[in-house]
Amino acid sequence: MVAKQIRDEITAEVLKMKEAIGVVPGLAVILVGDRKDSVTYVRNKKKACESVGINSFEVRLPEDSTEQEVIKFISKFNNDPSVHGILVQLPLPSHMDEQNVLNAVDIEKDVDGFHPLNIGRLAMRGRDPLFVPCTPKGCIELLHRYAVEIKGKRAVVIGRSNIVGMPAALLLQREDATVSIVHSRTKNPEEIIKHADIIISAVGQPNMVRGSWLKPGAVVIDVGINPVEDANSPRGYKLVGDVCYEEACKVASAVTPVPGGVGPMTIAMLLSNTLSSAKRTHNFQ
Ligand SMILES: Nc1nc2c(c(=O)[nH]1)N[C@@H](CN(C=O)c1ccc(C(=O)N[C@@H](CCC(=O)O)C(=O)O)cc1)CN2
Ligand SMILES: [Mg+2]
Repeated sequence: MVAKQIRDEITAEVLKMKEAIGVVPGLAVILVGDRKDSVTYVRNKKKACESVGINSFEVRLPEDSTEQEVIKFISKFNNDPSVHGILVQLPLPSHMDEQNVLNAVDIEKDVDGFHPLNIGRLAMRGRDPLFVPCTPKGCIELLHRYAVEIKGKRAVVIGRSNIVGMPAALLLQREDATVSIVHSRTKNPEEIIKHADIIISAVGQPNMVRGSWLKPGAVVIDVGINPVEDANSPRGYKLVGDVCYEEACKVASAVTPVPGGVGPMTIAMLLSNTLSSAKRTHNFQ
């Protein structure tokens, strides 16, 4: 599995850095509230850090915290030399302005790549961001690792969120694909999707993309993580993607599974961004 391969590569590089200059990369994670999914993802991130030798620091704050209370911890980590990456687990409680909080993260520690300057640089030709958001970065890495040609291909991104759809479309364009973004206001999205060589779906609608919508041989990356009721599962629900996996597998040349596809890549890219930050901070190659 690609995510495991990447984690193994990171483990070796973390050890090399520690032995060469005595520095261990550090990731600080701030979790506000107790959404079950966010608690799971933060736990996965902590476990992943431990598995590759990256130090992790976690702050859990109550749901009714103020923006200023969160920003106080961000500032603390901004100034902590043992912390090379900072993330605030999203979504934040609805009383907070997410972007206001995210803007407080030092751009050089913004390992989620959500800072406006990182997104702005991603959008600008001739500029490179310090960090690319983890899920879109993981989607492109999967295409690279499986030698999927992007240049000159027609790509469709389903969804236009700040953390997945929009940066994914920018990344595909930077790799010379011709990109369309379909979203909730797009009429007859299947009329656009049927021409796509590459599809990245991040819309949060379980089993929305049907096999009949797909161009034979298309490559489909399913970012959706949608819980649906399932009496046979111990948790009482199972996770499905945005794409009808069984139908898509009959038409597409490749389809990422949910779970076990993009999710682990998101975590692997977070580890990669944290390692890169530590290397940049300490001028270590
Ligand atoms: N600060 C951030 N918040 C959020 C991000 C993000 O990149 N930065 N992305 C998503 C959630 N996410 C990371 O936080 C994430 C989602 C899913 C997984 C994952 O490993 N999924 C597994 C299944 C996990 C399960 O059993 O429930 C899989 O798909 O195989 C990792 C990270 C929103 N918030
Ligand atoms: Mg600085």
